[in-house]
Amino acid sequence: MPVTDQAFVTLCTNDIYSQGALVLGKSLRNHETSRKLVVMITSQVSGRMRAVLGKVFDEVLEVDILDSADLVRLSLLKRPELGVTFTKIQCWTLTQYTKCVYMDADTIPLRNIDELFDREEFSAAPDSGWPDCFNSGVFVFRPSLDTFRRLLQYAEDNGSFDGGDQGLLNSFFSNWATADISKHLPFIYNLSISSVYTYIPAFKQFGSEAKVVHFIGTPKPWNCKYNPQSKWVVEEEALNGEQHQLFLVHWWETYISDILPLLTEQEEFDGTDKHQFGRIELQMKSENPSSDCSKEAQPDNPGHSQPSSSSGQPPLDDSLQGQDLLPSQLSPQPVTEDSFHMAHLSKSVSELSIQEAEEALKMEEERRKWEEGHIDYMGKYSFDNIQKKLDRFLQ
Ligand SMILES: O=c1ccn([C@@H]2O[C@H](COP(=O)(O)OP(=O)(O)O[C@H]3O[C@H](CO)[C@@H](O)[C@H](O)[C@H]3O)[C@@H](O)[C@H]2O)c(=O)[nH]1
Ligand SMILES: [Mn+2]
Repeated sequence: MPVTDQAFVTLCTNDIYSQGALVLGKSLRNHETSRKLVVMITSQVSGRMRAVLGKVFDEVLEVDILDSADLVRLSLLKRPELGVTFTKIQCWTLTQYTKCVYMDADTIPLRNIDELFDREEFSAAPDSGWPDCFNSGVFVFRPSLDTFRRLLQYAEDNGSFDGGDQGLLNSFFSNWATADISKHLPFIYNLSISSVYTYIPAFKQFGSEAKVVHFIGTPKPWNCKYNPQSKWVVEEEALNGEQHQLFLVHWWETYISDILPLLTEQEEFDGTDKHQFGRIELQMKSENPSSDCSKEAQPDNPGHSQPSSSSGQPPLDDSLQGQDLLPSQLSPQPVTEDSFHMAHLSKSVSELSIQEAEEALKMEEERRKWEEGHIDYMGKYSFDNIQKKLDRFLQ
């Protein structure tokens, strides 16, 4: 029986974290939750991503960004970007629901977890770094404007000891560690990925009971490159153990089978919107600069390995370079839609990252436009742009 006054709630402030929210939401659905699914977003989330989120979540709600702006404490965490997690506390404003379970966008349920709604506010699992603190990636709460106001006031008066929401919430619900054991969620409801290799025997003993995996810290699954043929996350092996790999692979398999088709479908529906793509790429470059799990990403070399065609310049098919280019000659070879889609995937599957998947979608749309004769002679394929491309090539 669907329960309409209770909901799982998550948060994404940009299109990157939205990828995680989509995998989370779809996984909750795959495990047949009977509760509503709500995602809080902020103004930075693109229109296209909002539409895709709307296919998975019952409610896509825009909220204001709340930022602790506490760079000093956040730098102790080595996560300067986490000030925006203050936005999370707006989940208390969702008073259309009587009880909710908040889950970070970097969590993934491995089975049905509706039993969490039997718990009371404020229930959470211990943080693996300091078990007398709870981790704020999964918690049970009761929406209340009064609690929200008190939290805001508390934040204003005291700040947060870690600069993020977790420090704030731990100070606010300060008797969590001692008052009521029923409010301690078992660790299997928020299995921090780092504990897999900090306490391997415990993981071997209890890991199979895991219900929610939390990709806490960096890198996040979406910053990793995935090889769907070998079912392995590229370059991750040396860093972490096989179990970590299995969870990452599970995340990626869900992303490929359940989320990529939704993104493609939306892309087809929208038609090409270069500005949206540009924005996604820009965000990928500027946000979470240190979280790429590829070894090339050094602190002084921020950003993610970008596909070569995302340089911001008009990409032209490599095979066309060196030829006399006329718009009429740029038309691609005829291919069926299916074979083209597969060709894209098989080209990118060897090392599929979200950036590359996005790029594949972009190229597919471009190609379709060419096939349909909708060629952007005034913009991308204007004489000037082609001339510039030729000049660069001939330099
Ligand atoms: O730019 C951002 C950053 C975070 N989030 C959301 O906020 C959550 C928390 O950020 P995350 O990167 O997942 O933080 P963690 O690595 O999990 O670090 C810990 O510290 C954070 C700050 O206190 C807490 O929010 C987390 O629950 C806690 O696990 C994410 O999952 C998203 O839902 C965004 O939407 N955009
Ligand atoms: Mn998290």
